[in-house]
Amino acid sequence: MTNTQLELKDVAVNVVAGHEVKTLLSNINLKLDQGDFATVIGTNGAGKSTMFNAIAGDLEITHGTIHIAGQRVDRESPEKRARLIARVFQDPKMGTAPRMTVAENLALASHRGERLGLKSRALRAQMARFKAITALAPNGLDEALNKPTEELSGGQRQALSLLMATMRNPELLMLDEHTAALDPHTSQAVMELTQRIVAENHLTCLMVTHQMDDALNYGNRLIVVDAGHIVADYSGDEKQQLSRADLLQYFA
Ligand SMILES: Nc1ncnc2c1ncn2[C@@H]1O[C@H](COP(=O)(O)OP(=O)(O)OP(=O)(O)O)[C@@H](O)[C@H]1O
Repeated sequence: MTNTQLELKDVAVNVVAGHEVKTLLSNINLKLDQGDFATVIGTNGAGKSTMFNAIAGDLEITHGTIHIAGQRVDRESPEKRARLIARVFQDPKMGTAPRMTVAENLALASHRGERLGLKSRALRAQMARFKAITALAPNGLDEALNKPTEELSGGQRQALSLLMATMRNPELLMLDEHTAALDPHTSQAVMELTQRIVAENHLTCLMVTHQMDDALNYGNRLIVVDAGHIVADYSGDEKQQLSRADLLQYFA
């Protein structure tokens, strides 16, 4: 039996721009089961980030409903939804507190919403666990536990953001071009870490990417957004058989 983990029903987003009402999204219907990993592609301006903002609550929807893990969230604040959602952005600076060390950031993420355990004794007790978690990440992040994150490379910071986002098994993980600012080698390493974390924790994940190979190689679903609509939703064998040429037709 499958559990629906994310459901958008007939979602529309209109905004007032000057004297006119602009439709950014319309008729969006999307259902992800628990453990689904959907890659999301589309031209610049297609509406991918808008869809993410609507799900996270940063943009109010005009019509429809959004449920996450069975809870209706479309009237909830972004802060309330953040208990269910973890999001990693394109900019490596966004996911971590720059002056705090890697270990302190991990402690914050693992105690989100609880009283903080940042005292040095509490932190020391968790060091072995943090070492094990960061050993999965590329570029020697496990050797940098006591470094402020502002001293890390972009790749290390994105890997840390990803580890922090997934530490408490969010109901929905949203990755918004999270490897776009990384070199090809580091990008691949962060994608492999992503794949591993999503699979091992059976997370439900939406990932926007402009890398056609990543959209094809990762995940079990592939969604195409165009002009504010979902114009294709591939899964299973159909997704497996897709080629770059198939995807490029959406960018013609
Ligand atoms: N708050 C807003 N008010 C008015 N227009 C907006 C707003 N947010 C987004 N848009 C417009 O909506 C359209 C979709 O933008 P969006 O950022 O969702 O596209 P995208 O698919 O994420 O593109 P990219 O690949 O470039 O990141 C664009 O035309 C954008 O200018």
